[in-house]
Amino acid sequence: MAGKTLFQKVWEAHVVDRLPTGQYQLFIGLHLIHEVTSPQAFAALREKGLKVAFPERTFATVDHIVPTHDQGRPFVDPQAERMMQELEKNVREFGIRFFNLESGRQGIVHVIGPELGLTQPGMTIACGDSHTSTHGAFGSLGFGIGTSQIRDVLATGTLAMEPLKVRKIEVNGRLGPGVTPKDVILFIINRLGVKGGIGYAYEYAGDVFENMEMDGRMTVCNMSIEGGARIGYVNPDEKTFAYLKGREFAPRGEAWDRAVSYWRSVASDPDAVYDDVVVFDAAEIAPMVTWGITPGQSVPVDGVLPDPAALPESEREIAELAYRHMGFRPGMRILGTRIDVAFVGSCTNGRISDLRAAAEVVRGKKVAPHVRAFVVPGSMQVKRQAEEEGLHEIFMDAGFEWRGAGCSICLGMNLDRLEGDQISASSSNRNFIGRQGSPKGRTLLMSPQMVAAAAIAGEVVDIREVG
Ligand SMILES: CC(C)[C@H](C(=O)O)[C@@H](O)C(=O)O
Ligand code: SF4
Repeated sequence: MAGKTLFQKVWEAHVVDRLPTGQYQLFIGLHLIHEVTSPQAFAALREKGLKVAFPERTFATVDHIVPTHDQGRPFVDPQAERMMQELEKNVREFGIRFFNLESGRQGIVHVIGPELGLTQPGMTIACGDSHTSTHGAFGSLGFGIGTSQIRDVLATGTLAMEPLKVRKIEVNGRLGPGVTPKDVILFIINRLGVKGGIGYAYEYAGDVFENMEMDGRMTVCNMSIEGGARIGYVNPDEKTFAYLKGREFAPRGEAWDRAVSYWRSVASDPDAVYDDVVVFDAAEIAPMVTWGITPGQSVPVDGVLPDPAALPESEREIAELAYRHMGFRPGMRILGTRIDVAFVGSCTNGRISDLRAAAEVVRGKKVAPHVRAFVVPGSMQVKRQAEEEGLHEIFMDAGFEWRGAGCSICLGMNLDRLEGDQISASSSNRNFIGRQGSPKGRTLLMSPQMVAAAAIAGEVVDIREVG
């Protein structure tokens, strides 16, 4: 009999039943909650007089609306204060553990799950947030779900789901200097398209992902959804186990040993059969920058913007729209594009290794006078760690603002926003029109190192040329 993929093994281990609709009822091992998508789901439970089926498997944090500057209560923004109060009421009433600002463990939901050791290999994880794919870095199935599904998971601990096909994406060889996990995923999305992954789980395999640290694997899995894939994962290995060992919610003692042998067993078999396999050479990948309004519209930093006529038919219209919005022209270089805002943070690149890499670029330099630059740690724990290492001083000496943990200017749901048609260099994952809080705002996605370098130069620069 042919081997199985991790996706098949974990899926099969969690199937409760086949539903009359043809869908499967899947048990969810971990349910993460944030303030934006949960209120209506809790309201539905309340209406029906239901309880949360597995409160011990359910954890909440606040991230999208939380101010990153003045976090005193009540919050300056009355809507943020209302949403916070709603979440506080719901977790209290339904008996859910809440990592609030007083806990010292608050942060972006996809940063705190792994860092607390809640995210573990072989699990099914659900969260009302599209970037739940991040958790796949640990060899789990992380499903982003909508509000009605949140209600279902709260009430039953299960979800009705269609199975996915599995595409193995192999990247072999070694990455060149200055090429980071962010560049790898931007490259993959550029090649396979923002819709290329629809109906698929992406399994990232090959030398590059084997050699990649956990933070980098999270960056890659995080953006699976930007490539249309519902989930993305990397098979668990020694790096995964080393990352989890000793974390607050990770198993201990004998339970740890049992867990590790189970975790090993869920990895894809060498003879697993895939619905599709794509192979790339690491040497092809350069530092990438997006120039448009989808994460797939990117070029190597030393490249030129594409001629829409030369693009596949299906990409032409959105390319035209992107040119109109961005005010760029085909044939133009992205290098040298003047920026107004620089943002290091988000669930894509707001982890400690991202902050270290950005600080390395910034050390001893100054932010260009016309640039507003911020560093927003992905969690309170990341922030504390960075402060212990003195990274905050490097950033502040250079003229960066050093903020509290949250989603911040990744999206415009809090007080951190672009203004007018400002251009940002951003380490986040989406460059949709209006994404960063201003309808005319323009976002260039890139690695945190490249954001740091752009903040200093005041324009897009090639990290490979930065001394
Ligand atoms: C607000 C939330 C539902 C949304 C998501 O699902 O991803 C946000 O996190 C985002 O990144 O756009
Ligand atoms: S950091 Fe950005 S992408 Fe991540 S959860 Fe928050 S808003 Fe969504």
